[in-house]
Amino acid sequence: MATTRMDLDGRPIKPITICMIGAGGFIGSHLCEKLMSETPHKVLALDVYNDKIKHLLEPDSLPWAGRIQFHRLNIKHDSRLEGLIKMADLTINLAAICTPADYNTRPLDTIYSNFIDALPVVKYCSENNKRLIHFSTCEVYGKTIQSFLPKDSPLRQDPAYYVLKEDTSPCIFGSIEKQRWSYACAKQLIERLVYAEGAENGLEFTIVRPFNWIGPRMDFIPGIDGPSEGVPRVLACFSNNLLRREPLKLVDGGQSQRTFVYIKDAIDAVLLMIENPDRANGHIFNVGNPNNEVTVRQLAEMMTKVYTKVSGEPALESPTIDVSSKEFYGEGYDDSDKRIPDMTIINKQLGWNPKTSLWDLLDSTLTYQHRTYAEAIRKAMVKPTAS
Ligand SMILES: NC(=O)c1ccc[n+]([C@@H]2O[C@H](COP(=O)([O-])OP(=O)(O)OC[C@H]3O[C@@H](n4cnc5c(N)ncnc54)[C@H](O)[C@@H]3O)[C@@H](O)[C@H]2O)c1
Ligand SMILES: O=C(O)[C@H]1O[C@H](OP(=O)(O)OP(=O)(O)OC[C@H]2O[C@@H](n3ccc(=O)[nH]c3=O)[C@H](O)[C@@H]2O)[C@H](O)[C@@H](O)[C@@H]1O
Repeated sequence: MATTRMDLDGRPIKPITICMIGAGGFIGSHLCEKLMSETPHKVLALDVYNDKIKHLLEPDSLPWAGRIQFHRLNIKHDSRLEGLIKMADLTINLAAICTPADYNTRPLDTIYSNFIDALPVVKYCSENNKRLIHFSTCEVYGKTIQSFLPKDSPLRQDPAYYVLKEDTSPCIFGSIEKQRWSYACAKQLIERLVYAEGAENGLEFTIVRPFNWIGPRMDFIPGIDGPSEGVPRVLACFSNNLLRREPLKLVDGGQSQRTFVYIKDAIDAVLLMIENPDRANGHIFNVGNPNNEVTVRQLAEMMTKVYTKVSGEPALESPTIDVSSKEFYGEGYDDSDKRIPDMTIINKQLGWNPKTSLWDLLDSTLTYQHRTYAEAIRKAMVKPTAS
């Protein structure tokens, strides 16, 4: 690195070693890419899989060879974990089960993964005085207060009832039989534990609440690089439908609202947290794009338009189809109605703002999906079934 990197307060940034748990996933792969191409930091990359970071690990001639080291391990049961945390200056924990199709169908695995398996990570960081950046979720907010107001209430227009703020918004989940909330509840408890370790034992921590980060390498395309019956998050579900020329499935009418942020914008925010510990420690940060709000139905319509442009293929006559949540996800599903992040804290502490519009981020992401999967899907679809 020719020029010295400076932090937000004009001080030179010292190269550090980062223990990144879950480095082989969607967010981890983008974060590793950024750290290798733009910083001098070292990464100990821990995961059970490394397919999404293979391009960073091989061949040995890559400019960052020696700065990234992959350790294949499952944090549920691996005695190497504490040693790796001790070797690093900072631990970033991304490991989790985080696809809604699992929350109501595999609630035990979901709770274990998001709470129990994260406990030793927090403990080792606290005991060894190591800084921790823990990945939580915007789902800890659950439903908005607005969703409980009468349909004709003028208060529904007031942002105080729906914009989600780290330090004042309540966490509103459904009943226990709505097992959808197993994930949000486990994430909330691990946030409280991390926060308490900070308060009682001086753990230096930052908690990240991502709001629907999307982009290339998110999840998998069923039957191509993941199980045929698997249900990934919405970007991959809709990409799969578009690639296969099937109607996009709108769960319960596609009325829920989301704000989507481009993964590359969000990664800039994480890098600011990594390199500005004095400004990031002790904080919980919403990371999202309040300007990119759509209903899921609008997302489906926009993805259909963008994909038509990218692939050159006309859209289907009926591009979407309605399905019930029970049919799509099974018993115990429930949904967040609306997710708009308040940006005050991240703005004040780190001066971060998202840049990419929804149209532009879908354009680059669907271009990637088409380039990566269209041929494989075509081959899979013409393959004669074994008799
Ligand atoms: N993508 C988003 O928009 C989003 C939104 C909210 C929260 N998050 C949180 O961010 C984190 C990363 O999300 P992602 O989208 O990259 O998910 P991902 O599923 O792509 O990545 C998670 C990675 O963790 C690994 N992992 C899981 N359990 C492990 C274990 N026991 N040992 C070792 N590795 C393990 C997985 O193999 C996977 O590679 C998660 O904690 C998730 O809850 C993500
Ligand atoms: O990304 C986030 O910020 C968080 O939210 C996600 O939750 P959710 O947004 O509900 O998950 P998606 O699978 O992306 O679904 C978004 C919406 O699309 C709908 N959907 C999904 C898939 C589909 O084919 N059709 C469809 O209408 C869902 O019902 C939901 O209303 C996941 O819980 C986590 O990855 C994460 O913590």
